[in-house]
Amino acid sequence: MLEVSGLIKKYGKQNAVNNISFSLQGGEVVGLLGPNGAGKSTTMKCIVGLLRKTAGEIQIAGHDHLSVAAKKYFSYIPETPHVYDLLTVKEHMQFIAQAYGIKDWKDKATELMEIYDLTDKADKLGRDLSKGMRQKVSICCALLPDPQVLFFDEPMIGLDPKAIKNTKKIFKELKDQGKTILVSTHLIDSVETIADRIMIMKDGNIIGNDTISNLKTAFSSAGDSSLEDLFLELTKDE
Ligand SMILES: Nc1ncnc2c1ncn2[C@@H]1O[C@H](COP(=O)(O)OP(=O)(O)OP(=O)(O)O)[C@@H](O)[C@H]1O
Repeated sequence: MLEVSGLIKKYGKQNAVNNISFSLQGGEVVGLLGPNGAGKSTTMKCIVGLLRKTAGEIQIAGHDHLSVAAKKYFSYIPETPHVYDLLTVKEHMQFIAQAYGIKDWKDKATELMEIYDLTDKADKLGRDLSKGMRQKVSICCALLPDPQVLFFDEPMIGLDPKAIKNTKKIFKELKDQGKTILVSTHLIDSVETIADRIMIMKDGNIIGNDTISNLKTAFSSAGDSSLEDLFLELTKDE
């Protein structure tokens, strides 16, 4: 469903992403972990076409990632939510529905707004929303078109505990529906139970890419270490 080969992204002379290749099969949930500055957001932004890649090829469902055909397959939840100042929460949902040509979107929009406690904010303008509310609107807009592939960049940042719980529940539901998900996060426990695979980035490179149990077998000296211990071990500076 996603094929990334030889992806390089330079900012000036600095390589933020260093010739990485990986793929996601349909229905796979992959957690993207890495310390600050590892290159996770840059990788995601290159995949969704928000940043111009320096080199490499990216295909989504067999289409070049920049094509309209590819864009029909995925939603992206950015690290920093962008909402329109002069659209209300409800109008954001309407806008997405019209942009994606979704019929019968109102019930789903109502359900999503209820899950994320936005029902009483439905008529609030984007500019008057708190950071957490913006993040919730961003998640609702991403889920409304029912995409096959979801790219979540730090989706829990700024959410309250109830919204974090709901997002974890939604991850589980999306996985059960067979969606393909790449989720970058520092909250390791939020992906530990649902991820089929973990990719660990450091300094623009992928330094681990396997199931949690295989990573533990390959890299852990103590057999009963947690994913968090493993992450800290793998990403520590020499
Ligand atoms: N717009 C930019 N201009 C120059 N350098 C950048 C820019 N954005 C990111 N970088 C650099 O690219 C590298 C990767 O950054 P990136 O934001 O992808 O990391 P990250 O893994 O998402 O980090 P975090 O966990 O802190 O969000 C870092 O060294 C960062 O300083």
